[in-house]
Parts: sequence; C-alpha cells; structure tokens
Amino acid sequence: MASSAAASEEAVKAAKVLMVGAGGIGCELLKTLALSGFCDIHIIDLDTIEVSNLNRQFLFRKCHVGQSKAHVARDAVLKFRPNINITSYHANVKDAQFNVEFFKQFNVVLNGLDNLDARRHVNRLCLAAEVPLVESGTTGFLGQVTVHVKGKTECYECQPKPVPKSYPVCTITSTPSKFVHCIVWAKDLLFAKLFGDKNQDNDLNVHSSESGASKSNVFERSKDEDLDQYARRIYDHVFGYNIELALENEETWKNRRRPNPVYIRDALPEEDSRQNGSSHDCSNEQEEPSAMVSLGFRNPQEIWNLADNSRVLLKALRLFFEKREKEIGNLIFDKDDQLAVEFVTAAANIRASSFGIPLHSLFEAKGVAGNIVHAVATTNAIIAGLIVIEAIKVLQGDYKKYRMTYCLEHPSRKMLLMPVEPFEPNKSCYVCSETPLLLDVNTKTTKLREVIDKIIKSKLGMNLPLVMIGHTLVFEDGDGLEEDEAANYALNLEKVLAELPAPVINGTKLTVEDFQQELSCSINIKHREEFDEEKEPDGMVLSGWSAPVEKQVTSNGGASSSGAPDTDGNPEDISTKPGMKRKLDEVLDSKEKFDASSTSSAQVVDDDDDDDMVMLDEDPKLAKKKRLQ
Ligand SMILES: Nc1ncnc2c1ncn2[C@@H]1O[C@H](COP(=O)(O)OP(=O)(O)OP(=O)(O)O)[C@@H](O)[C@H]1O
Ligand SMILES: [Zn+2]
Repeated sequence: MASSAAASEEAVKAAKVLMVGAGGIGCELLKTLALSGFCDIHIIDLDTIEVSNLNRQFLFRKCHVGQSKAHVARDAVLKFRPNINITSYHANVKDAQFNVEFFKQFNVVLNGLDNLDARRHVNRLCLAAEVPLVESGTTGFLGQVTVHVKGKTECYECQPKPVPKSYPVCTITSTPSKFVHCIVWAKDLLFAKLFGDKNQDNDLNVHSSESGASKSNVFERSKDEDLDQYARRIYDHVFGYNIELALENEETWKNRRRPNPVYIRDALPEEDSRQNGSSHDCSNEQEEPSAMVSLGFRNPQEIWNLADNSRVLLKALRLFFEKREKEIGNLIFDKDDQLAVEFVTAAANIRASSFGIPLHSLFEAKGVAGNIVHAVATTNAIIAGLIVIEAIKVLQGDYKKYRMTYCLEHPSRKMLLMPVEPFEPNKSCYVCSETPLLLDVNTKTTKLREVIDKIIKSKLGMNLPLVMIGHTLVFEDGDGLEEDEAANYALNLEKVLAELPAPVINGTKLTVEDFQQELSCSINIKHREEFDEEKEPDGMVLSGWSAPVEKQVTSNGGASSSGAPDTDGNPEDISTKPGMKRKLDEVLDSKEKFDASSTSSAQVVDDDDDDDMVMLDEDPKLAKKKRLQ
C-alpha cells in the first residue's frame, strides 16, 4: 500500500495536465488537482465570469465579473498553492494554437466543458496526440466521469450522444398540451418573429387580421401606430384572433379540449391597457430594463395570473422597443437575457391559460426555455473528485482499473456512485476506427456546399474540412489559401456533385479530412433520387455513424442544432445508451461482479484508508458511509 501511495504521489508530481473549461466542474477540479499534489496544470477557458456563475464557481467573486475565467481561476488557486505552476489561456480550445503538438505535451487531458462541439474536438485531438482523456458532465444531481484511451477504451464519440428533444411543428403551432410546448412557441416562434431576423422562415400560425393586413406584415409596427396600440394589436392577434381561427377547424378539436381565445379587454378588464404601457418608472438607464421590476413584481418563483402575465407581456414588448430598439431584428433568445425571459414567460403563460395548461413561474419558465437543469454544486464537486481519481489511474497506466462512474440522483442498490468497466473501442466508430461512412444522396441535384454544411461540418463535427475525390482536391477550408485556389473552391461549392471536376456518382469514395483534428474518414456515395421530406429533411442520409439520440426538453428541433443541452455537461442517459444498459445490468445483477468492480476501483484510492464509495443505508437514520469490500 505504502509503495503504491508513493508511486501515485510520484505520478501526480511529475504529471503535466491540461484542463479544458473553468466553469462549474472546472473550478472544483482545479482546486482538487492543486490540493492533490498536481504541480503543472494548464487551463483553457474562452469565457468571462458572469454574476450567475458565482453561486457555484467558488474561485470567482463579484469583483471578478467580466474577467477571464481561466486567469482568475489560476490566480485564486495560486493564492493557496503559490508554489505550483498553473498556465492559463483565455481562449477557445478550437483555436489553431491548440493543435496536436500542443496536446502532446500533456500526460492527461481533463474536460469540464458544457457543449458537444468542444468535447468532440478535444476527443479528436486527444486521439491524434495519443493523450488519455478524462471526460465529465453534470446535470443537476446526475453526473458522470468517463475515461478514453486510444486503442484501450471507447472514445468519446463511439456512442451516440443525447441532443435536445424536438416537437412536431403542429403541436407547437396548433395543439399544445404541455407547458414546454407553450414555451417553445413563445421563444422560437413569437419572440423570434417579433425581435429576430425578419427574413427567417417561421411557422407561427400567422393569419391576416380583420384590419386586412397582409400575411407578412401583421407583426410589423406601422408608422402611425403608437407602442401601446401595437402591443395590444399583437396580443389580440396571437392570443385572440388566431385561436378563433384555429377553432373553426372542428376536426382538430374532436378529441381535444377547445382553447379559449384571450383578448386584452378580457385579460385586463379593469384598466386601460394604454396606461399600463407607460414606463416612466423604469428610469434608471444603467440598469437592464425589466418588465417585472417596472411592474413591482419581485419574486421570480411566484406564479402570475393571466392579468399579471398580460401586464408583463405588454410591458416587456414596450421595453424592447423603447430601450433596445437597435437590437430588434437581430435578437436570438438567450436564457440570460432578463427581458427576453420575461417576455417568453408571459407569452407562454397566456397561451397556456388559453389551452387549459397550468401556468408556471418565471423561474420555472426560464429553466424550461433555457433547457436548464439547475446546477448542483455538490455534484460538480463529486465529479471533480472522480476525475482526479481516474486521472491518477491513467497516470499510473492502470488501465484495468479505469472506471466510467455515474453519479445517480437516487441510490440504486444502495449505491449513489455507479462504477462501470469501460467499453472497448467501437469498431464502427468513424472517429477512432477507419470504418467508412455511407452517404445516400442525389448526386445530380445536391451541391457540394450542402454536403459540407449538412454532413461534414454539422454531423461529422469537422472545423476546417478538406474534401478529396480520388486524388483531386475539390475543397479546402481555412486561411492561407492562394486567391485562385479559394476562388476555385468557391466555384466547386456551388456545383452539384456529379458536375465537380472529379464527378461524384454512385460508388464514388470521398475522403474528408480535418488537419487540425488530424481526422480523416471515407464516405462511400450511393446515388438515390427520392427522399422522404418528413423523415429525411436533409435530402441525404448518412449511415455508419452514431446519430445523436433525442433527449431532454427544449426547442422545436432544427432551432437548436448545436447539440448537447446547455448545462454543466450532458450526462449520458445510461438507460438509453446501447450496450451500457447491459453492462449496468451486469453490475447491478451480479453480486460478484458488482463487488469485484467496486473493490478494484477502491484499491487505487485506498491508500490512506479513506472511503471512496458512499453507500446509503436503507434506514436514513442509520445512514452512514461504508466501504465496499
Ligand atoms: N470551446 C471552448 N473552449 C474553451 N472553453 C470552453 C469552450 N466551450 C465551453 N467552454 C467553457 O466550459 C465551461 C463550462 O462550464 P459550465 O458548464 O459551468 O458553464 P458556465 O457557462 O460557466 O455556466 P452556465 O452555462 O450554467 O451559465 C465554461 O466556463 C465555458 O466557457
Ligand atoms: Zn470512437
């Protein structure tokens, strides 16, 4: 034991580690690394500190708001460990400076990221640089730590990843039955229509109103219209008139509860809604405009009634035009934009009330709209501890003891932390094995640009792709291209596949590469003329890759294509992970295996007699820590 402890201490002291992300997990991790004896830590984070980070990212204080997370985290830890080396980079991990050579200098890379895109990028660089990766994520009480070592375990991309759930358009536009449907409508349709890009396609059920306004300009404010008139017209149009129209279609409501049209005169019968719009009370120009504050609503956890939601909606709309007019036309819903959250909460609640759906507080609505599962600081701390445990095993080359560990919300078989043996690499993973992909596409009508955007960048996650057909280079991205080369590639982008300098037809093999990620893969082309518009909206189908699995509540599909939910991480849902269920069941069902796997995991950190697994007793009064034997 003593020698193993010494060996682990040596490995820790000698290690050079890279941490990516200095947010919820990252702050905990940096502190735990420093306190565990790590002396050479590099840390990358692109972001600056926000007030909303302070409740759990404890290396940061109010005075740090606006400063670089990476630099402030470094300085905070150096205060209590002044003799170690911490190098901080306020930068995007996808920047060219963090190339394969950069990654090669580290013994292990530790991720504390919050998005799929960056995680995939780091996975690829770790594979190319042959550096082990310890990956992590948390969502509320759930969390996970996984280990990825080239050739020994699966890579981060061997298994499908969860992406936000999407909803059928008609549920959102016509027949909502849950609050989330109203939120999606308010955020992705109404908010986008009023304040976003006017040219975007938007399925908001827009019917011309009595005024005879044409379909496209119902939402435009006419020159002679004052703000109050405008706000009330929009209100009556979307919550009153459009619902009346929808009710005319008897078929829709045969087996459904009929919605009630809501007009402003009914929602606010007592007052003249014109006065309601006055915003003299929001006089402090320094402060972020807030409809809630202007109206004297203080508690975000309170559920407003229909009248109050109507007041908030009118006020928020007015404040956008009065205080933020320049942004109108370019706004995209952001969960950290207070006024946007107020508008969306109120609009969703008015719609919910019309459809007989229970109303929600701003706090709850913000959670649904931003796909937020509120972060739990202790989960981040547990996960950071587990990352360090796995990092130490990795440094000691102890790969038989590596564990994927899942932090559960409720103890399962008395266990809150569930260790699972890692999987072997997935032989058909296009990232870590050389398995070719297959693309069904109409080569006579599909342009190279579409294949690059929809498949190579969006699905395969390449940053700066290069496309070759046989030995002919047809496209390359990035700086440093000669002018004529760039012009040539730009021309190719607009050509259909069959008309490229090296024609792409049935049976052609494309080679696509990303030099920065050192990733290369082959795509075999299969020509197909017909595609199902509903099921195959891209007009092409890629097979041989792990398509993401829909998970969690959010937007109406296409809208948030970035991938993972925006939380401290995206723990995989272990119940939807093919193969994982089997492994977990094995762990759960076989006592021997259960004990063996836990014990082996315990040995590594057992040196100083600390418990490494927490078990809960059935009787909470007797709850105490127990070591697994
Ligand atoms: N491409 C990237 N390069 C570098 N750092 C990144 C990249 N993508 C995300 N990060 C960082 O990863 C961290 C993730 O932390 P966390 O999930 O706690 O998010 P947050 O932005 O701090 O909090 P929240 O999203 O809940 O407000 C963030 O600090 C973020 O800046
Ligand atoms: Zn893989």
